[in-house]
Amino acid sequence: MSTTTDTGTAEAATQGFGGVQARSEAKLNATRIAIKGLDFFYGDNRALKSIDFNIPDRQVTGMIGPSGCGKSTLLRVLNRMYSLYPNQRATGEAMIDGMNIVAPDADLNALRAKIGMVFQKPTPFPMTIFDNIAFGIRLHEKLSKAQMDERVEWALTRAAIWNEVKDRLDSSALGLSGGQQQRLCIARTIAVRPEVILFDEPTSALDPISTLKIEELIDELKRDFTIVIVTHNMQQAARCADQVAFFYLGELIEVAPAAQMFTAPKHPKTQEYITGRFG
Ligand SMILES: Nc1ncnc2c1ncn2[C@@H]1O[C@H](COP(=O)(O)OP(=O)(O)OP(=O)(O)O)[C@@H](O)[C@H]1O
Repeated sequence: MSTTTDTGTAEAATQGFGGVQARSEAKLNATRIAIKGLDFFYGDNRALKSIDFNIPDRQVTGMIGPSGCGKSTLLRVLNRMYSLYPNQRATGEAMIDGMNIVAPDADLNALRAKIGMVFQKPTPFPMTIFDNIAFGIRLHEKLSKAQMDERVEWALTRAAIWNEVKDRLDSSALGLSGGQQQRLCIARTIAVRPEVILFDEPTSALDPISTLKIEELIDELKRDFTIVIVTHNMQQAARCADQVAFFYLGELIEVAPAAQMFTAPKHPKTQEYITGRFG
């Protein structure tokens, strides 16, 4: 069902602007989430201003920009986390499967099953490895024991951690290393089979080897899931993303296929940010 909107050669690396190596994949798939005229308010503070862009299906969209520009806020909008806070509100559109995510009557249970989130700090529940994965599944589905065993194994395998934990499923998840905990959290997220996974700086608390594993995993997961990742690391955005969106002071300054963003950014602010001249 994927269609392409642009042309380009696949998967080769390009020496880009400011020395950043970007993948030269320039083909963007059909739109999965269409964001239009989206504003977000913390009380009177307008943290997102008239955001318009499309998130392509089963590709990685990287969101970059200096601290406070609104990247995490946009993730919180996309899974309606802000609904827990009375003073926070969004207006405009973020359409997925004909549903406006920010509409007051959006079905939040359906939405959260559709859109999963992985946080900066790994946050395993204080329970066994098995139950960490089974917990969310039990909220959404009634599975037999055999089906549950199969689903847990599937999720842990997809998150590239099955081999490391298959002999200790009944041990506490808190005994895992930080990198393993993050992959467990990814397994927990994909276990309920969402369509979209939001990653908020998923490797900033991890060592370089664990970081690489997560990046490889993201590359693998995009075959089946639409991915949005917030990162402060330009190299990571270049390595992982097919499309990159640059935010500044609550505005979307530029959005483009990664190769274009890192080789020929159009806006001077994007150029300054990518070359490390601010932020
Ligand atoms: N709970 C809150 N209440 C009020 N204002 C907030 C709140 N959270 C964030 N903001 C403001 O919203 C704006 C966007 O913040 P956000 O956390 O989305 O930025 P960010 O780009 O993710 O930053 P960072 O890279 O530092 O995580 C900032 O001006 C911030 O001060």
